[in-house]
Amino acid sequence: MSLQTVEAARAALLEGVGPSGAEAVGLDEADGRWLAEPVVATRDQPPFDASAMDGWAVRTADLGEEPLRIVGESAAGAGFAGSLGPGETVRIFTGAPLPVGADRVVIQEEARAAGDDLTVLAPADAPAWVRRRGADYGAGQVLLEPGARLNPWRIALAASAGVGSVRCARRPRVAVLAGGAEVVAAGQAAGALQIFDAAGPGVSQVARRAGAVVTPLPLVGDRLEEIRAALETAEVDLIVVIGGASVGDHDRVKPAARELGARMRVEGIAMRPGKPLWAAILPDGRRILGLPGNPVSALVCGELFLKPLLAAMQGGVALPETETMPLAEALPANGPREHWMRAARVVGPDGRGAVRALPDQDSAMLTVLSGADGLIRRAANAPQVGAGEDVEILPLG
Ligand SMILES: Nc1nc2c(c(=O)[nH]1)N[C@H]1C(S)=C(S)[C@@H](COP(=O)(O)OP(=O)(O)OC[C@H]3O[C@@H](n4cnc5c(N)ncnc54)[C@H](O)[C@@H]3O)O[C@H]1N2
Ligand code: MOO
Repeated sequence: MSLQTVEAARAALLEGVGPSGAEAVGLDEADGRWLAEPVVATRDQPPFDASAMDGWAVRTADLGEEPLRIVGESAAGAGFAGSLGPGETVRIFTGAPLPVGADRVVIQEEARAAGDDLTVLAPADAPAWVRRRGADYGAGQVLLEPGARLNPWRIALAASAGVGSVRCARRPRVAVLAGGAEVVAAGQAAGALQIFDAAGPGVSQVARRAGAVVTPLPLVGDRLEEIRAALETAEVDLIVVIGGASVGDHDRVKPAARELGARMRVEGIAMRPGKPLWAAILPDGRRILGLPGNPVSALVCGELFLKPLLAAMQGGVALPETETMPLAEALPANGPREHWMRAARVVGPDGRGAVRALPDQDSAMLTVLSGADGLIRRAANAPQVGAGEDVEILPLG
């Protein structure tokens, strides 16, 4: 089996993947969703020239001609009915419309009112304290493009434009299929030679966070017919299979997929952990992503492959983005597989942030993964790296 590089495998996995359908989503439910259609402003924001401060609306031409005559008030949501004539001023509050005729606001700390008279104390170079109509955006402007992922600040932007619901890509339906003769569900009784399904619940959660509607399927054993039936009947867009992918006599998942006519896109990658990763497409268009059974391998592959795939299925892009950090402790040269090492952030000797690879990199050790803040990326055949030298780290969480 020749192993693909991580990049080549990801490219093969994502080839031709796109969203299938869109739906209206209320803003309260839209966090993390990918837009299918643009959000367009139907009016200017602000919709009128507005005061940025509490104070007095004045005409620049009148400054130096005090006292000004106080002729009324402009409050937010109400405004001032008339227009401001020469020598006049209007009491104004933050967010209130600037009266016709006024062109600036003097903040109340820089003015003195006595009866109907106002004396301006503001320096000549004081700001105008006016937010011009359309300063944030104008009517017809595209505020958010298709493919943008909604977050709290983008939701606030859509709401500012009066948009109550947005068109988002449909959530992919994902079935998670774990199993093996030795695997039982957490919460059930386990025999002495059995282990609990850890990868299934972890991977399901990765998929949910990436926007999928997840159906965990009942655990399957090692029998080919059983696995084949589970693959055949899952009414989803993507089946994520955990385990049974390697070279052992009981690894029957790929043969079952092949019997159903699956076309293999990825079959083995030069990555540690994650070597047995595979991906295929069934004749009816459903996709299969096969993750290694070792739970740390499955979850690391979840970060590097499942998340980008689910983003692409929603019209978005979410490639793993590494940061650069100095190493706290030296690392030896790497072998021929790209290595994603479980790592923790620490305070370096100079008091700044650094990162250290955790001592046990066994892909069955969930205590290590759960204590990791990130994954250090070591390229295939990378030479040794000394303490203080920079490495790439993918933050987790
Ligand atoms: N001779 C070789 N043996 C193995 C190779 C190899 O290249 N040659 N590759 C190793 C690597 S790397 C990995 S990773 C594993 C993955 O194999 P599979 O994907 O076939 O996974 P299984 O054999 O089914 O299980 C591996 C391991 O993980 C446990 N497991 C399985 N499912 C779960 C689950 N849902 N939750 C928790 N733990 C699970 C299972 O009991 C095994 O201990 O193969 C190596 N072998
Ligand atoms: O790739 Mo395996 O995932 O090294 O343990």
